[in-house]
Amino acid sequence: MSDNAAAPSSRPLKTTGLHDGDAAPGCKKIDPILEIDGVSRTFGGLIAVDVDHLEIPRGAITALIGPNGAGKTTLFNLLTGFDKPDKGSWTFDGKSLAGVPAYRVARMGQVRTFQLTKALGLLSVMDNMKLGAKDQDGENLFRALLPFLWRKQEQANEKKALDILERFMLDTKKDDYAASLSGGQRKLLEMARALMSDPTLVMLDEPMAGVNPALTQSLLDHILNLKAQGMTVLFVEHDMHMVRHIADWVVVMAEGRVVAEGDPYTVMQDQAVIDAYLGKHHDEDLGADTEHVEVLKELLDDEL
Ligand SMILES: Nc1ncnc2c1ncn2[C@@H]1O[C@H](COP(=O)(O)OP(=O)(O)OP(=O)(O)O)[C@@H](O)[C@H]1O
Repeated sequence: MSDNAAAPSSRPLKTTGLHDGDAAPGCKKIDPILEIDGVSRTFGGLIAVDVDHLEIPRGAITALIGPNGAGKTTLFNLLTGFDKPDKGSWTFDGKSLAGVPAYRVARMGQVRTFQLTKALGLLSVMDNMKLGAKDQDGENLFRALLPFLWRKQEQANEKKALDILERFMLDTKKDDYAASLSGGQRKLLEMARALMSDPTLVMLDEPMAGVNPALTQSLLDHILNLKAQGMTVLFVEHDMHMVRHIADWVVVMAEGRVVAEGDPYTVMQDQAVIDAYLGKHHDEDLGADTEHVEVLKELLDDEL
């Protein structure tokens, strides 16, 4: 794995040399952190996810893209223990995760951001951070009977939370209700909370959704920072500009399957990807995700 030192300084350094052989769906990675085999999930008669084989490269930023209903969120839910597949297996850092509940997946170092729900909005920013901590000794009955141990842990968690909030420029908001934050600040809080458990792999679900342009760069920098600190990032995103800008690798899903993989520029030129966004019925113009196709074209023009 090597960083491309020739990349222009205004653009983030992309990590290259991630795969072995052709960049085709299911291709081998030099150092995979996640390996998925034969994972499928149906809802009634609908096949939401049907992934034959997929490897996510370690130490890089991978974007999971695809038109609406492609199965991206369902795959995220399966990988993080929030949902169960009909069949299939997958490993994180060489350890099988099939059947492992969400809280244990997170303790093992694979953490996903979860959206600031109504209930979490009624907690303070600091309390949201503490929810993300790995060692919640207060939950343990034995430790709870020994409050001095619990308090020490609480103080350590609070200090850690403050350090992270400072980096995300949210420290002055620590006592505010999370619901009072702007859309962009909420996204920052979601990411900050994920960092409380010292993750190896951070999974972000649409990090750019609802973020106004003023905070966009800050959010991108934080994601790039995760990689700089040695973490692996896997994110679902519709914003193609962001994907092109920060992703080292892109996995494209359509109708539950992986239809393309590669570096962002190559993937966005792939006919299978354009077809996926246009839907099967080009001429009928049914269900076509034309907005994304326009952005794909725009990005390709930018590059030339
Ligand atoms: N709990 C559920 N019950 C029934 N169908 C579901 C459920 N969850 C997802 N689906 C269906 O599974 C398919 C995949 O949905 P999913 O949300 O994973 O797609 P997605 O790629 O994340 O889409 P989007 O980009 O719009 O969020 C869709 O057809 C969706 O309607």
